[in-house]
Amino acid sequence: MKDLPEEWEDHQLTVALRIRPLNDADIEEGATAVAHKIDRQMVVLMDPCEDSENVLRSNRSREKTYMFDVVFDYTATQEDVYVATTKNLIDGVIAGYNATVFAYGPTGAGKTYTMLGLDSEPGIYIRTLNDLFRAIEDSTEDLDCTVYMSYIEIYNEIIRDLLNPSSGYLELREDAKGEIRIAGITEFSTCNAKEIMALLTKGNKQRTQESTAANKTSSRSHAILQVTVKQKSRVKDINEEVRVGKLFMVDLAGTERASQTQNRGKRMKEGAHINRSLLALANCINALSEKGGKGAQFVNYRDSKLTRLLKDALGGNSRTVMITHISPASSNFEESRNTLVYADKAKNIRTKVKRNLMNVSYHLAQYTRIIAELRSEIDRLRAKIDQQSQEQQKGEKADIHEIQAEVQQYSHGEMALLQEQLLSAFREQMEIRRSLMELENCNMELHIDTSRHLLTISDWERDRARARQGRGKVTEEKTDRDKEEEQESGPEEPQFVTAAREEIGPLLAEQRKTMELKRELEEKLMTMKLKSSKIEELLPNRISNREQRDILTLLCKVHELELEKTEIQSAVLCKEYVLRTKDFIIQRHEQQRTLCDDIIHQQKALIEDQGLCVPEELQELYSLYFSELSDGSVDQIVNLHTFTTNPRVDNSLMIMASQMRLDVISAEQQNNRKFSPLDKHPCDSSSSGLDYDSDSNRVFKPLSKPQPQRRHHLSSSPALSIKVCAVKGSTPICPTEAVSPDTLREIVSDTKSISVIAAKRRSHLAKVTNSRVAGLALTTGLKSSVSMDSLVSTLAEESSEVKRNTPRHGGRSQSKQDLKTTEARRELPERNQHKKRSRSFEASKRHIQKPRQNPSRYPALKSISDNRLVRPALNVIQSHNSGAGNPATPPVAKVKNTVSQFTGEVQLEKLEIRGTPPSIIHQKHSDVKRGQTTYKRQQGLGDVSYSSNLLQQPGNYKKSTDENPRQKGMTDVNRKNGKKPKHPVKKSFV
Ligand SMILES: Nc1ncnc2c1ncn2[C@@H]1O[C@H](COP(=O)(O)OP(=O)(O)OP(=O)(O)O)[C@@H](O)[C@H]1O
Repeated sequence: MKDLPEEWEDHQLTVALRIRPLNDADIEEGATAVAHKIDRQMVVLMDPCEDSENVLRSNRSREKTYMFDVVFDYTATQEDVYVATTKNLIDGVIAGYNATVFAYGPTGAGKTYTMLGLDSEPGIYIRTLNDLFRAIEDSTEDLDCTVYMSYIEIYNEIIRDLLNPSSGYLELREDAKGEIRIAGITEFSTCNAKEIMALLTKGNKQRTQESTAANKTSSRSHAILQVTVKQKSRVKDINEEVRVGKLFMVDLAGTERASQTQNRGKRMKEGAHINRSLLALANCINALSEKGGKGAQFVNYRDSKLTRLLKDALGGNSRTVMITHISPASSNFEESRNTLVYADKAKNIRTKVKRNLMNVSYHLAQYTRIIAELRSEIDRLRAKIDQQSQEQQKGEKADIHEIQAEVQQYSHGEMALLQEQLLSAFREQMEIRRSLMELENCNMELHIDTSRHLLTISDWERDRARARQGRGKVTEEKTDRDKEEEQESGPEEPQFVTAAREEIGPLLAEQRKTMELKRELEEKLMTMKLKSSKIEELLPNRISNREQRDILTLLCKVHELELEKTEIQSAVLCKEYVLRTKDFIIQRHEQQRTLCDDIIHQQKALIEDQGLCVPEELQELYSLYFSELSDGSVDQIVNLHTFTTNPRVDNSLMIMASQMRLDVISAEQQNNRKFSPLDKHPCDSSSSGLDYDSDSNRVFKPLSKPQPQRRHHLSSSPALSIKVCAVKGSTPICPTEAVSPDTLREIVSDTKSISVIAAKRRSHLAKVTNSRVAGLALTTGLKSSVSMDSLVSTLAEESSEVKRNTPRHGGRSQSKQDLKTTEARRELPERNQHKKRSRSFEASKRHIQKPRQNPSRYPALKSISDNRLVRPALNVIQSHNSGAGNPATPPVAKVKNTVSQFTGEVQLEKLEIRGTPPSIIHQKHSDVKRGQTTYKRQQGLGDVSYSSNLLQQPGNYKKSTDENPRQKGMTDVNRKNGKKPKHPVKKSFV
């Protein structure tokens, strides 16, 4: 792909200030100048009420200095202003960037003067257009360039086309790409500066201007001049580059006070509209200037047509310059001050700019079709040549006069004409084929956009339904009517959902239009084919001389060349997809890694915040993790990441991806096998989604079993997501034959290399993890081990668990990721919930304690190893494993069953030891506040069961249950031994 999209560039809004000279009216009023330029960037606004002799008011002065990118005073010429603000935007527009220049300020401050100017002193509009055409002319690039111009005004919230006033009121629409467009606007295309000037003058005459007390020629509307520069490479090629740069030049109406303008009636109404839209603009500036900062707020562009139109200029893809205007007069102090405050805020606005390069990537399937058509055409022509040669040989005996007569029917000139007609018909056919491909592409994009919006809506509706269900449970006690009312009201629909709903209609309409066009083109292609076959028929039936045979051979050659070209283009496209696919995979890896990093950092912060003691092994893992981060070894993956194309989901891409997924999955499986201890330790199968069959003593993977924990799996996600996308994608458009074996091999090798990098890292971590877990297993007497995957999923699990149980500080809302995790948890079937809980249990064995209660309330309960409630249980297991157990105690089965009651200050824990008689039941009473624990010994029967889940929220008490299918009938130790226990062990997790 040539010269393809650079990353988005960060751009800060350029704010300039222009102070107009004092005018006659100001002087007549007796006003003095209070705004003074101090240097190139600084201005001071003095307080006109300030009395230098009044010492008491000296501290109350409203005098203030402001800094801007550039400041102009009455000495500045139009040329100075233009050069310092707008001139350097022109090259960007030609290169395909968007730019906006807008004049802002109170009425009569000089906005129209700056933008439009006078005949003797032309303003920014004319200077810009002149320079733009000059730059296009001077350009050495081999590009076809067209300049379009449109000029509108927003008057009383109504959009009028100044170049075509008879078109009535125009409406705003958001297109498939989220750009705001004016439906029905007239765009004049021209390549001549003079013509554009004439248009501009014509438009200006149409603009609403009235005389007010503040300004004799007050503009009562916002005027927007849009100049679009569209450039296309002259050389036709698969990656035909189309650059579109847009330049908006906006002359806003001025803010005004009724008292200042002395407006009544119609003028007052205009003033109200002007002020309302300018207020909306000021609100957007406010919100945008806070964006990213502490007080980040929602930016509401929808409040006025002006802000909707300036959406990109303010917060989107545009290099924007705001030229603020003020009057220096003391009588305008308040307006000047307000304007300076807003301009000062606008300095903080940042936009992200990107070149608008549309790379026309054609569909592989379309190429394949064209290639197939050309091949069959070549075959037909060759067959015809052969057939006619044979006929010629046979017919040598035929009447020579007859042949000569036939040939003579066609003069030399006629033959040339036929040849030309055939070639042009062929060229036209090829053009139509390419247009069809473009339409197909366009249709696909529209389809994707529609699906995206539908998904947004359905996601939101699902969330809303879930929220209603949740509320329904909470309000069970409420009356039916209350419930109905609540359900009807529901949460308010967010703006992006409303926008998505609004966009679907136009998108579908556009799809219909594209389909219609496609049908027309297909008909045209058929007609063209018929035409060329008729021309061919005109050729003499028998090839009797060299010239005639040459026509067919030439035609054949043209087809062959076209075929070759199409094949090359198709191969280039294939490569492009390969690159995109690689980027896609790398991006997914990176996303997954970021998620893991997030989890680890949050866990670490939490451990530090809560003052939890971290086991040495975990500390080692942390050290390893942080050292990897600092030496950048993991970042090899990131460094590979150069996502050069728009990461839009493309069906063909998905199909390619689906071809790779098997490889990724198999690579992963191999990697997993390298370090996963599952084969050796079936008791840990839960962490990998595997099951253990006690009868056959084998680990198996149930096909239909959901594996939600794989969401956090470092390298499984790409494959998983690709698989999902491939399944979701519509009918494959790109046939697999279009991908050459070489290309596939390349994809495979690169995918492998990515997998290998990830696997290396994981196996390294896994080694440490396994040794750590083995160490822990020794300590706890449980010979189990876990893979990195289970650790990561446990960490993720615990992170979200902790988030749920830890009160949030500062009232910050739950992050999107948290919400997703919580949602995912809600969706899990009960069976998986049990698994998760059991993983929490595993985590507790590894001393990773999660605070399930307010830590400040129970400061003594720091970590599970310090926990007075767990210690005895662990001691019993340890002493049993070391052979020093109580002979009366039966073989220890597992830390299991808990019936815990945790109400307020007293935590009641029942440690039940069951086995061959006599066995003991320890009834433990813990008074956490006083730090006292008492045990009551009881005689009883049964297996041993201990609790790991001791720290519970007050009120979370739940009775033991037999429901957990994973635990049903099998303890971990029994599972390890491959035996079923005689007495099913009850387990309760809350
Ligand atoms: N820099 C300047 N030098 C000379 N004259 C100026 C300058 N700026 C403004 N003026 C004059 O001041 C008057 C008001 O200016 P202008 O109409 O441009 O104000 P405006 O901000 O567009 O007002 P409104 O918002 O009401 O349309 C005009 O007569 C204009 O020629």
